[in-house]
Amino acid sequence: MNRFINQTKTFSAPAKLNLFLHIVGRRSDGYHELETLFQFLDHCDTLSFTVTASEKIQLLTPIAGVNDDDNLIVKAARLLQEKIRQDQHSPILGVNISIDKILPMGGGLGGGSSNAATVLLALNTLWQANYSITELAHLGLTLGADVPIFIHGHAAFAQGVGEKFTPASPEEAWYLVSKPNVSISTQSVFTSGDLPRNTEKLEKPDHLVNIMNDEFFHNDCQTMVIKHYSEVAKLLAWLIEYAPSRMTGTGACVFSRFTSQEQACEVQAKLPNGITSFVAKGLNKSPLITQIASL
Ligand SMILES: C[C@@](CO)(OP(=O)(O)O)[C@H](O)COP(=O)(O)OP(=O)(O)OC[C@H]1O[C@@H](n2ccc(N)nc2=O)[C@H](O)[C@@H]1O
Ligand SMILES: Nc1ncnc2c1ncn2[C@@H]1O[C@H](COP(=O)(O)OP(=O)(O)O)[C@@H](O)[C@H]1O
Repeated sequence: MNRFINQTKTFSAPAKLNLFLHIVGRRSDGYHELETLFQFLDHCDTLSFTVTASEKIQLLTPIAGVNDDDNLIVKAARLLQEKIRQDQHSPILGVNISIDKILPMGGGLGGGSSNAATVLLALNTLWQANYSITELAHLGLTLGADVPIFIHGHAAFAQGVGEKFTPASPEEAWYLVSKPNVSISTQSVFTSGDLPRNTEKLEKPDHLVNIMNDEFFHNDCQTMVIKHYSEVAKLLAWLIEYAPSRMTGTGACVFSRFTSQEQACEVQAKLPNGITSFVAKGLNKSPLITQIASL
């Protein structure tokens, strides 16, 4: 008998930053080879799970603009349930999931991937499926390139399409994360003819110091995005007057780095109208990992 049936458990799905993102090549399948430094933020969606004895997977709080069938929460739950059906002889359980969504969507903060990773890690325990982190990360990669880092749960220098990790411990600075009023699809960035694709490989992550020094570390998507989206160009030019600032992932969110929460909040208060923002601390350990371990 599963001890979690009819119980409700709550877990975090943190945002990530790509502190830098170098494109070092392109694979024959069109995917880009990256070198990136991932760190988490203490700014999270919150997901609640109630395990049920039926096989039904239900999202009780649909996300506006995302069909349930396309929602990475539902897709991750179905994927894990299907794997259990194939691999195991135990009874198939269901789940009711709800989410308090605070992470901006499509901003390069990895919210959808983080939601999927939280579902995989939570249900692996709540359904008592007992897959390893490596197996879950492998499963998660089929949902999105960013899912494995959230399953891994430690800040890391990542290579490949972002699935080969070397744990790293960048300074846990305070960040002002600002979202210009524009939406940029990951695919449109990666298919752009303007994208630089041959940054020299760092190979070893043992000299990741002064990562905000643009001479050595940058976001290869940023140059192309600035060229095509004046909203991002203007915001970055404004922020850079106050603090080292850079785009995360394929944008459009940008982060500015501070040594204290107060300094970050001071600049936040001056942001131009129409820019949504939040202040958060960088975390090298995802809060999700501690929550799963305490079950
Ligand atoms: C660029 C990154 C960096 O962290 O972040 P985001 O800005 O999206 O958060 C990620 O690698 C994004 O991961 P994710 O958003 O999961 O991408 P996916 O759904 O796997 O891919 C979306 C599309 O982008 C392209 N793509 C994605 C990743 C990659 N390394 N090379 C690519 O060429 C592919 O065309 C793919 O069809
Ligand atoms: N649970 C989810 N949360 C956010 N976005 C989702 C989710 N499920 C599917 N999506 C889709 O994934 C897209 C990318 O979302 P997100 O992961 O937040 O951004 P990014 O990849 O830029 O970091 C969204 O625009 C949305 O259409």
